[in-house]
Amino acid sequence: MICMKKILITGANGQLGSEISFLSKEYDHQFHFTDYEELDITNCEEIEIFVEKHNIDFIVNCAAYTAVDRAESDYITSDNVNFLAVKNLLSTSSKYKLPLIHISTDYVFDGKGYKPYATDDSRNPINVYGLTKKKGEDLILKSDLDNLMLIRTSWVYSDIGNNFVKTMLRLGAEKESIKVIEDQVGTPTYARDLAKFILDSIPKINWNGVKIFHFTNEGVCSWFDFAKAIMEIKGYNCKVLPISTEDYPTPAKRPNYSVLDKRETRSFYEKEIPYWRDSLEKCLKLL
Ligand SMILES: NC(=O)C1=CN([C@@H]2O[C@H](COP(=O)(O)OP(=O)(O)OC[C@H]3O[C@@H](n4cnc5c(N)ncnc54)[C@H](OP(=O)(O)O)[C@@H]3O)[C@@H](O)[C@H]2O)C=CC1
Ligand SMILES: Cc1cn([C@H]2C[C@H](O)[C@@H](COP(=O)(O)OP(=O)(O)O[C@H]3O[C@@H](C)C(=O)[C@@H](O)[C@H]3O)O2)c(=O)[nH]c1=O
Repeated sequence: MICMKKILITGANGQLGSEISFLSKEYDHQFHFTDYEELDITNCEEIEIFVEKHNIDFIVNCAAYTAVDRAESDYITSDNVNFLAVKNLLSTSSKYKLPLIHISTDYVFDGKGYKPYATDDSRNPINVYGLTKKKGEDLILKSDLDNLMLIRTSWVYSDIGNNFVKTMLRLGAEKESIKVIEDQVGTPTYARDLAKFILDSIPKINWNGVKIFHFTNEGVCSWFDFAKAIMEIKGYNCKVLPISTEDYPTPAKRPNYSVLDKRETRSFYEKEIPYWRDSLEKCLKLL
């Protein structure tokens, strides 16, 4: 039986929110897409008013502060959106008994691991973005509410918004060569694949407490491999040169290894998760 829900999507103009919006026509729910302008999730009262007005019965939080380097000098905004706003959403979930899907990141791990991070591995963020996302996670993990789903993902891209793929396309069109880090390894995730996983998960959420899932595309690569694949698929002549982390200083540190273990997700999802390069080809057709 299909159970139509009234679903609030926050941060809906971002990469993930836009892909959920794109796919939403295939799903039999009533969606309310909101972003900062319409619903600022750092304001608890605004959330409650919205939920009451639209009789919301499910929340998917796609809003976040995702500017990793900028966060190093803007702790307050990062903390407000990635931590305090999660407190507001949980308080609203608690008051109106609403299931909540919240998204987190591979950057909660320190990257010193050597095998894919399990959902319950210890977290030790090495940058402000990761720290504030961990604080948001902690609220979810310590909550006594039911029907909470925490999804960690990594290296998200889509044809909209700011992301590594679009940066590479811009540089690839401008430059003869670029240098890209090869000693940071993880897995890219096409936002559309993640959006589908989220939409398919909604009817399955009926559990006590919180469950954590890792969702990325399949496979493993370095940023260098990722950049090389982008240039190859687009047929750009720009040469991609491998460099090490120390040769590309950035305000925020990034984990060296952030592959996420998806065993629980594979058995929960029961659908094949696309291989990263196959999804990259699909996305690049739109760019
Ligand atoms: N992008 C990535 O590589 C990864 C993302 N994630 C996580 O996945 C989730 C989705 O990320 P993604 O779609 O890429 O993020 P985006 O940055 O593309 O989108 C986030 C959206 O949230 C909005 N937003 C910011 N502050 C508020 C606020 N106070 N109230 C309401 N909306 C707000 C942003 O608006 P504005 O742009 O105006 O600030 C933006 O539209 C996030 O939780 C992120 O941490 C996890 C791993 C990797
Ligand atoms: C532009 C560029 C980047 N790089 C490196 C820097 C960095 O280590 C890596 C990726 O750079 P970006 O700044 O695009 O990616 P970054 O903002 O670190 O991406 C992260 O975003 C947040 C939101 C997440 O949650 C993470 O999962 C991850 O996707 O590539 C190069 O080596 N050469 C280049 O020319």
